[in-house]
Amino acid sequence: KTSKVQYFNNPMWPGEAHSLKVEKILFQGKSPYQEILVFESSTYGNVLVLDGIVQLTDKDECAYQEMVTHLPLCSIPSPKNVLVVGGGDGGVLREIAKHDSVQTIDICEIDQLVINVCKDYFPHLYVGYEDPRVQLHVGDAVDFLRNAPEGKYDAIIVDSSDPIGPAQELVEKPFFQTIARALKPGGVLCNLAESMWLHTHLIQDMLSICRETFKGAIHYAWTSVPTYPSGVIGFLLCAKEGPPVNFLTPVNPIEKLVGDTIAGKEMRFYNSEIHRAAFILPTFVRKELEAH
Ligand SMILES: NCCCN[C@H]1CC[C@H](N)CC1
Repeated sequence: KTSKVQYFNNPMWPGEAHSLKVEKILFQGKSPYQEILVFESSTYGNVLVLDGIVQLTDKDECAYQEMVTHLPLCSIPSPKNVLVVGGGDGGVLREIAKHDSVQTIDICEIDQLVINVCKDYFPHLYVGYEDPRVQLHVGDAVDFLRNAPEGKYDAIIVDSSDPIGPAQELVEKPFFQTIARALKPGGVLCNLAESMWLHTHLIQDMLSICRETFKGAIHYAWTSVPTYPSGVIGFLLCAKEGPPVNFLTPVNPIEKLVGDTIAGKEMRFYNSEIHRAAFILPTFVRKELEAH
């Protein structure tokens, strides 16, 4: 019994397909925003698929959730107020909760059905909602940010799906402008920024929008996620304004890193060396991103 998660006809990665062996379909449904599928795979645990695109698997979700969270939160001395755009599965909430300095965690997820499904099939991700600092807002992040108080957040993490479908407007300039307005002067944005192998044009477009919108440091980082197309995913880290945040070395490695846990806060992927390494780019990427 095998089933392909088809990418062939997806304009984000034409001509590619990635197959995962399916043991059992656990949930299949349609929300007002997207098709939702959860299946038990033979080798990657449970898998969440939205509109035919793998969002996360039990086996490799740690790479994405830990990096998208700790790259920004460890780049600033003491993050207090954090916003997650998307992230309905709860994984990023679980990671933010490891930072004792954080006082409030807002999350704005558009699709309640994704939240309900993750509660049933991804308990080790959904655990993120149990933290008392979490405040869930179900709705469109564009509206949420337009109404957010100016200068409220130390960090904003955009943990969205790909910019085709509900997340399309999350890569347009007006959205980045509302993010900049909602950030504190020393605040940082970490945005999903696709694959260096597949999407350098999209990354260049996002980079130029960010260079117009954020006055501080702007860096592209990347990590390995085997079940994402091309096996890597990128992040765009932007500082609202100077003094330039030094994204390259973690200032706040969540207390002392002891072995692979951080003061009892278990990490499966992130550590301060891989934080630095994430910003080191292959030559072709450096050329293509600096050219713009
Ligand atoms: N919180 C789950 C991760 C969602 N991030 C995206 C999933 C789909 C990928 N093509 C890009 C990252």
